[in-house]
Amino acid sequence: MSLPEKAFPVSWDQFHRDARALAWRLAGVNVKWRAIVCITRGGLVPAAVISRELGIRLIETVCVASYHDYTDQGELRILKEISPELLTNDGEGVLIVDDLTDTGKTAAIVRAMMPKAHFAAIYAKPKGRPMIDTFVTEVSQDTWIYFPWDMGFTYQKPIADSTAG
Ligand SMILES: O=P(O)(O)OC[C@H]1O[C@H](OP(=O)(O)OP(=O)(O)O)[C@H](O)[C@@H]1O
Ligand code: HPA
Ligand SMILES: [Mg+2]
Repeated sequence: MSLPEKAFPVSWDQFHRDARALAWRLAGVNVKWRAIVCITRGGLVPAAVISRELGIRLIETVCVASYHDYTDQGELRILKEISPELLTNDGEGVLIVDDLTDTGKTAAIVRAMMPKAHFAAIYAKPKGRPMIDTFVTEVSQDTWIYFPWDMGFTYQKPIADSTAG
């Protein structure tokens, strides 16, 4: 996969606001959450905010690796499974949290482990959107989301320079 055309940079401040907005939406879902399962590593950050806002203290991880080389998605590998007690009743009452869904492949694998769990992500691209129950912002498929934990300050070319010619 080549680098997506558009960039969607997210600051810590914006990420915190969007994670809170997701928590507000989840607060309106009529489920008594028994645990959060966050998809590492990206899901760890929104899970911290959502667990605080919704008072959920049981936090589990499912460790998935796929994008090995920046934007190139390789084969998905499960590095750590979900504890068996959360898999009971097909994961009913469990809240799965990730930072985003892109192709939906990560979400599909984790959903298959807990078909009745509720899946929440902050950002969604069109291909992954059908896999998600609740999200905050949709961006186009040709957009790359830059998260604050991956970023440093660099010079930005003016838009006119990159579109000239
Ligand atoms: O919908 P998909 O195309 O499957 O992509 C979405 C997944 O990709 C990223 O994780 P990544 O595997 O890069 O690992 P990370 O969370 O450790 O950064 C992101 O955090 C999602 O979990
Ligand atoms: N941004 C960061 N990580 C990602 C993305 C993205 O747009 N898609 C899949 N992993
Ligand atoms: Mg991830």
